[in-house]
Amino acid sequence: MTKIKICGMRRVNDILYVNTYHPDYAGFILSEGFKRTVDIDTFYDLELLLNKEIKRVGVFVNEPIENILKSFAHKLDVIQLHGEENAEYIDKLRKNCDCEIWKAVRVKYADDIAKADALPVHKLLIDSFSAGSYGGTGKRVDLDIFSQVNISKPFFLAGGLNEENICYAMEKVQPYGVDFSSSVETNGFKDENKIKRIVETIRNNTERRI
Ligand SMILES: O=C(O)c1ccccc1NCC(=O)[C@H](O)[C@H](O)COP(=O)(O)O
Repeated sequence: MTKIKICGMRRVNDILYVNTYHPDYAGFILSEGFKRTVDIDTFYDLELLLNKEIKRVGVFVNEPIENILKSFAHKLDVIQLHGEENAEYIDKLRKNCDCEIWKAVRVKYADDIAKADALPVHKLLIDSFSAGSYGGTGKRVDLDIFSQVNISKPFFLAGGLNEENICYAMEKVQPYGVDFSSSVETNGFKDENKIKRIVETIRNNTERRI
C-alpha cells in the first residue's frame, strides 16, 4: 500500500482532518521563517492531539542539530531534512537520536537524486526545485527524470501532486509514498474535503492494483 504524507499541519482543525482520514504520516514545518512554520508550543499542542498511529514528521531546513535534539526529536518519528544537510550532519544526527531520517532532494537533474541516494539516510523525499523556495510550492517534478537514475532507497514523491495527477505519477514512478501540501489547501489552509478526496483516491487506486 503506497504510504501517504500530508505536510504542513498548523491548526487544530488540520489535526482533526488527518485523524479522520488517516494518512500514514503528518508533517510539521519546524524551522523558523516559512509560511507553514509552527512554533514549538503549537507543535507540542498539535502533536498531543494527533492520533498515535499517524507518524510525526518534523521538517527542518539547515537547522542546528542541537535544536532538533533538544526540542523536537523526542516527539518525532521522522526527521525530514529539507535543506543542504550533508553526510557529516546526518551522521551526527543519527548517532544522537532514534528517529528515521529522510533527505529531501529538490531535484533539477537526475544526478541530484543519485547523490542524495548515497547519503546515510533511511528514505528520500523527491521534491521539485524552485529558486528561492525550499518546499511546499505546488511545483511538479519532471517524472521523466526517474528513468535516468536507479534509486536504492525507498522514496516519497512530492511536489505539486494532486487529485488529477497522482494516479499517473504513482503508476509511472512507483514510489514508496506520496506527499501533499499545497493541493490539499484552500486559501492557504488545509481543506478537509481535499484531504478526504486525495486519501480516498490513493487508497482506491492501490486496492485496484492488488
Ligand atoms: O511546506 C512548506 O512550507 C515547506 C517549507 C520549507 C521546507 C519544506 C516545506 N515543505 C516540505 C514538504 O514536505 C512539502 O509537502 C513538499 O514540498 C510538497 O509540497 P507541495 O508541492 O505544496 O505539495
